[in-house]
Amino acid sequence: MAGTKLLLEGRVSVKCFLLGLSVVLIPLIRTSFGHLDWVFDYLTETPGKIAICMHIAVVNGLLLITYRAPLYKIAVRACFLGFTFGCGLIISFSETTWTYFGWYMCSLSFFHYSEYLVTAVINPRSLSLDSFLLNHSMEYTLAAVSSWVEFTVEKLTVPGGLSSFSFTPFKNVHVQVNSFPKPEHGAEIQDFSLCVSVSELKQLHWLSFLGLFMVLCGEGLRKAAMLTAGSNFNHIVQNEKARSHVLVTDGVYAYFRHPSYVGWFYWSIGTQILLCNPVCTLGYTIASWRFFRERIEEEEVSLINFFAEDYVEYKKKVPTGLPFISGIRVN
Ligand SMILES: C[S@@+](CC[C@H](N)C(=O)[O-])C[C@H]1O[C@@H](n2cnc3c(N)ncnc32)[C@H](O)[C@@H]1O
Repeated sequence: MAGTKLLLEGRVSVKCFLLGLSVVLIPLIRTSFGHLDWVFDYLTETPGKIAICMHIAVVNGLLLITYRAPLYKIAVRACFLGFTFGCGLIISFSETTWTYFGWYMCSLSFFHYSEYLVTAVINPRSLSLDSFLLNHSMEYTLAAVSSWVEFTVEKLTVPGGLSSFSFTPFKNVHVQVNSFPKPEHGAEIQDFSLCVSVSELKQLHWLSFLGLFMVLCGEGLRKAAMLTAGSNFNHIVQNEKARSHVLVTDGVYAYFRHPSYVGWFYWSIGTQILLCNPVCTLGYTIASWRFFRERIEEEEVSLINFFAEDYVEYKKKVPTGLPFISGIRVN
């Protein structure tokens, strides 16, 4: 039964994710006809918008014809995530200052889709629409929307951010300032010797690369944890022990007691660093740290009930993996 679920629902989700992802073919086809370059304009200009709308209509029509509920509900979500991933790719490879938002769209859609797919592989019995984690919680949705708002507002209203600063003891220094609005040529900085280089707040490349690195490592660690724990992994923390539930202490669980939470923690902060969102970076760090501290304590109460001395011994040897979180106290 569980194997059938993987075969059917997992396969439907893969097909539909790829169907949504096929949006990347439109600019490729147009480019090969010499009409349009692989550029962001593609999404903003009228022919591009029409092509996207037609793609959405055709793909949705196909899904409606092919699937009935409950498979349709899986299909439409997987397709939406594939479509978002595809649009993220188009933006990422375009000549635009929205490149990092494209990276973010790819990170977010890949995370949610792969949660479903990996659950289908490791624990098909627990597979449901919730495995996409799209409706995780009100707070989660609010956090995502806040980051889009912060990115857009700062992008449109705060074009300048301090990127480097140096001090020199000479007077009447002419400096090259890379700022907004850009000065003509070598702006003169009055009578004192302050040399400032300013660049766009949302174009701090090294910071976005750092964010992307965190996203990739966090995603990798989380999926490694899910694959290691196998059927013992469940998106819903279990309060009753299943007969098949065993304590996992190998692989990434030999380094961290809660590797999937460690991965998710750094992934979520990484998404905000990638977007150069200062407010959300701080907000996400505090909110997710508090969330995981509580969650780990609750989970460890159940794990001690399930595995008694074995878990207590494991807990003594292996840290949680999250900074300043030690888990439930055991006397
Ligand atoms: C969302 S998973 C998170 C697992 C783990 N906290 C992590 O971060 O990788 C939650 C489920 O995993 C189970 N679980 C957590 N640690 C486990 C371990 N070391 N061995 C087996 N099951 C574990 C819990 O009982 C719970 O039902």
